[in-house]
Amino acid sequence: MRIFETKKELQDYLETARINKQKIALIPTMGALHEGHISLLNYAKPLSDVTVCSIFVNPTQFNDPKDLEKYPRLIEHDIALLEAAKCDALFLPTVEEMYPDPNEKWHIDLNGLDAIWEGKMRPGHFQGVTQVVYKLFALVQPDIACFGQKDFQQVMVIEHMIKVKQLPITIALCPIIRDENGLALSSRNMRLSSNGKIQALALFKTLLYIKNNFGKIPLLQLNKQATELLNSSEGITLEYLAICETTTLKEIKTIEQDKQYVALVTARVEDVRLIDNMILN
Ligand SMILES: Nc1ncnc2c1ncn2[C@@H]1O[C@H](COP(=O)(O)OP(=O)(O)OP(=O)(O)O)[C@@H](O)[C@H]1O
Ligand SMILES: CC(C)(CO)[C@@H](O)C(=O)[O-]
Ligand code: BAL
Repeated sequence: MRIFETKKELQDYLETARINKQKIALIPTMGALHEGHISLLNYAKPLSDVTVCSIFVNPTQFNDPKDLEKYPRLIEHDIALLEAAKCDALFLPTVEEMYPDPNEKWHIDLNGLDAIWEGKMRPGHFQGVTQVVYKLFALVQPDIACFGQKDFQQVMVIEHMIKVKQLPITIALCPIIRDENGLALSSRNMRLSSNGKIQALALFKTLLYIKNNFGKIPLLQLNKQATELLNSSEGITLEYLAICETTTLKEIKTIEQDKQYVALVTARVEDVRLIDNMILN
């Protein structure tokens, strides 16, 4: 695997691929890699000729400085995982390389998607995500970019940006990889104790409860029961739980036959913020 720390080196490498009409896939990450990240790489491989993974803990998407400071950084481990998974190139820039102008301004109209759920709880988060993803897209110019369903709203936001900026990039929405008990893999899980990991299973169990009862009991009642389930689970501090339509992420009051729905949940366990979701139909 080739490792590049500067944009110039990466661009020189990718130019050859482009001349040879090779398909380029991008997998953007913040590192502390796990099987969820590797599943994105494996998804990309048969669809592309060159796979580029980026690892960059992007400061502009962190509204909470403590979260940024505590974000796990495990670069040697990450390189070993990517080597084993046969990733072609790793882009590993510094903050200065990504943001040469520390006063750079960025704003994109996200049609309200940044004012709800994750956007509401983490002000400025999706502006920071789009800022860095736009830079990565401009640099790598991938044919395909892979994102995990675990960050469902993030994928909606990026698809919106692609439309607004008219970028010729296909977004792959890759399924959530869970551990053997159902806990969605996440870099932040490393900050949980073994007891915290057990407590965190309440998120998955609640999502399953919603899925199993969706359409069977009235929505208001289902939401109330699921909220009670989480609130009565030990160690869980619920931030939000909502049943939404998948394209607008608006909370629903009735179920329509031709629409798709998702349950979104975010909660803290041992002060670690966990996020999960499940498609319901
Ligand atoms: N369990 C998972 N299954 C599938 N994709 C995942 C999973 N976890 C993360 N991803 C995806 O990997 C990409 C990089 O995510 P990121 O590096 O933030 O990892 P993460 O585990 O989500 O970390 P955290 O949630 O703690 O910030 C994103 O597109 C994300 O949705
Ligand atoms: C897409 C991303 C790499 C942008 O920093 C990040 O939000 C993530 O890891 O999901
Ligand atoms: N996986 C989403 C990136 C973040 O939590 O900032």
